[in-house]
Amino acid sequence: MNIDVDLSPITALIIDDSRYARSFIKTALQSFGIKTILEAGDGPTGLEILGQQPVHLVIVDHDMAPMDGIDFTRFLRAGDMVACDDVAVIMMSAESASEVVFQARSAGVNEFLVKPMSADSLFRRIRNALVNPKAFVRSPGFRGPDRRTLSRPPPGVAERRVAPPLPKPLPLVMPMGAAGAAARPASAPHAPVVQAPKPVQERTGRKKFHAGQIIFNEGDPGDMAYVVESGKVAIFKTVGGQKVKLGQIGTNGVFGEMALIDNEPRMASAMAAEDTVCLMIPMAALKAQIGKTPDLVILVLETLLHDIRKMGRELGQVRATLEKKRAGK
Ligand SMILES: Nc1ncnc2c1ncn2[C@@H]1O[C@@H]2COP(=O)(O)O[C@H]2[C@H]1O
Repeated sequence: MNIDVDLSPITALIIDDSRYARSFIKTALQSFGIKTILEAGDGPTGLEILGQQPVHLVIVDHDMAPMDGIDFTRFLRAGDMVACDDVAVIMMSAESASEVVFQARSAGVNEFLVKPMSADSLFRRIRNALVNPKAFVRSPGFRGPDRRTLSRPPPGVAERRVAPPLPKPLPLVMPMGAAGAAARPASAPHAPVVQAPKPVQERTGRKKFHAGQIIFNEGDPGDMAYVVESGKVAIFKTVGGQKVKLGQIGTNGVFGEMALIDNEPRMASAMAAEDTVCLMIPMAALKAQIGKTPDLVILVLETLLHDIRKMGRELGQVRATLEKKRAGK
């Protein structure tokens, strides 16, 4: 077995009513490098633990009473346990009947394993759930991995409406020596690449804006920076009641970053010039990166922003005057 991911930062929770099964799984998880392993003898205790501390991986038995693994997963994914709803769930069962697997998937498990299982198959399921996580669905009554598996229409159905694919979440861990190698800290060149889970307020998201829709207004407090994925965004100021365009942001361009860096209000308004999709970077994510930046660089940035704001005001005035002259006012 090739353990090619560093699982040491992961917290795992084993829920099984058999002490022997827990002990076997715990030994296997330890051999995969997982250091923090919690145990529960039943589903309700497992839910209580999940409500109290961050857990990244749950290994739950299907065959338990009074709450079996499927009821446990349904409860977890019902949307009330927001703090831990993105936890990966691997279910083990002595039953391999397709209804059980179907029920487990519908309840929101990430992976299903038939007992008796080998340490190797357990590792492969864990690796898949953490390195290659499924897209995440947040809907009323369900928060969990995307349950859609079929893109073909069911028999007898001519056409099936297929929703667009959901964005995939970032992997919780990356294989050692994978593409993210550059992210390794220089102080520990042989340390595995670890993608620590991001707090909710630091997670990026995507939003679609229709042509003409205002994204934010001049003077608003800044909460997000934006990267244009497709479309165009117009940046404008209002000078003496007149709308004056400062610039236009196209694909891969960034805007709305200034207010986040120097905590000043938005210096201009942003409007989708056509149907536009933006990646949104929350303030906390940007601040987390800025926190690693040397003070001198911050000072230089703040000075630059101060000058850009001043230039923006002056540019706005000049363009407003020019527009008035052109209109013969
Ligand atoms: N001249 C300009 N051209 C294009 N974009 C600009 C210009 N000046 C400022 N911006 C962007 O407009 C944004 C308005 O919100 P912020 O002040 O947060 O950050 C600002 C910059 O990202």
